[in-house]
Amino acid sequence: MEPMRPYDAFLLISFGGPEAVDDVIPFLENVTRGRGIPRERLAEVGEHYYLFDGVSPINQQCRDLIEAIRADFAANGVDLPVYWGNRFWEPMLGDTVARMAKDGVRRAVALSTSAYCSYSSHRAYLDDIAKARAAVGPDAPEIELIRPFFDHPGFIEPLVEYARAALDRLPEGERAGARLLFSAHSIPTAMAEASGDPEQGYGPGGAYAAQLAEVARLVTERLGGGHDYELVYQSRSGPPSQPWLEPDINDRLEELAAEGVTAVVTVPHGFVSDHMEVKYDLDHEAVATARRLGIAFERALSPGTHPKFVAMARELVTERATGAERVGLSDLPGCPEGSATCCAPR
Ligand SMILES: CC1=C(CCC(=O)O)c2cc3nc(cc4[nH]c(cc5[nH]c(cc1n2)c(C)c5CCC(=O)O)c(CCC(=O)O)c4C)C(CCC(=O)O)=C3C
Ligand SMILES: [Fe+2]
Repeated sequence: MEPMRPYDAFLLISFGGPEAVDDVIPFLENVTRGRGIPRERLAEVGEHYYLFDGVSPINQQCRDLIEAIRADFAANGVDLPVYWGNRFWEPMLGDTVARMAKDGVRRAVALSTSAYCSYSSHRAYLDDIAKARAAVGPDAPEIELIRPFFDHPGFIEPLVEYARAALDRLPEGERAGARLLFSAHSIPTAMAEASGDPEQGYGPGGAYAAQLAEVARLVTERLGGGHDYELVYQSRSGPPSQPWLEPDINDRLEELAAEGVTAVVTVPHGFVSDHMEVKYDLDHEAVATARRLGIAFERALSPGTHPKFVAMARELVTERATGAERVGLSDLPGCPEGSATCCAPR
């Protein structure tokens, strides 16, 4: 097998999540340190995790993805060891980078489980890589983070397939008129405005909202059937005084019911796996809202370990290693590779 020059390792970077009741509070403290999240919100989110015995699905989803990436690498002659580090829970990124240094890794290529531009979904990953490398010192490997991949066909095509399957799960009479709701993590409007590269001149929601809207359009177009679709947000935190992106999916469901919409398919296109934000905020909370309003509701799967999404990891590594042209289905520029200003707070 040929090594994937110039890299000698692949690193998956994810968010991390608790895997036991006693992990929940320390995890939430890690996530919210210095972020100004009210205590009441923390207690409330803690309850989401306790409902699942303190176990977030995200770590097992990362293990499954890694296993699939290893198999895909092996089947396609990519000879790179695969490492995994999280920003907020074990295995912590800092520990993984230390182990990579011990193993003699010199230059790694990293993929994050986050598809879009914004401080939280892009710049924060770069900052945490820098912190982890600084803590290891001069022996730390170089780590190159792969660009946000929101419009890559390996991300879009699984979304289309799973949205179609969700439509098919609706009662037959509801399918044709179903409204598509594309749901992403809300972020503060100030963070949204600062997302992407300052030179690129996006609207008020910045690159984040523009990319989310574009993916919603790409998926709806490929789905066919002429469905009406819209972008909604979920999982708002922060104090009520701070503006975050809207509308919230639950508020929007109320309005849609009043407008006479009777069926909805929600596509969680802001996420790459069915982790807690999907399992609680959509499958628990939004489902209950829809039921109360008498709206038929189906939630599409997120990409998870779809073979096309798994292959995307390899294709992005090759793209980066060979300097090939960026593959994407939209005309949006995305974050310039290696930009020091992209998604930085202004
Ligand atoms: C853009 C975005 C993504 C998608 C991109 C990506 O994946 O990176 C994402 C993913 C996730 N968010 C997650 C969990 C949490 N996010 C929180 C808080 C926050 N998220 C934010 C944004 C995002 N978050 C923001 C602006 C905050 C406010 C604090 C701050 O300014 O940083 C909090 C604190 C409590 C709360 O207030 O909700 C928790 C527990 C989990 C793990 C789920 C699991 O355990 O399965 C995942 C994958
Ligand atoms: Fe979050």
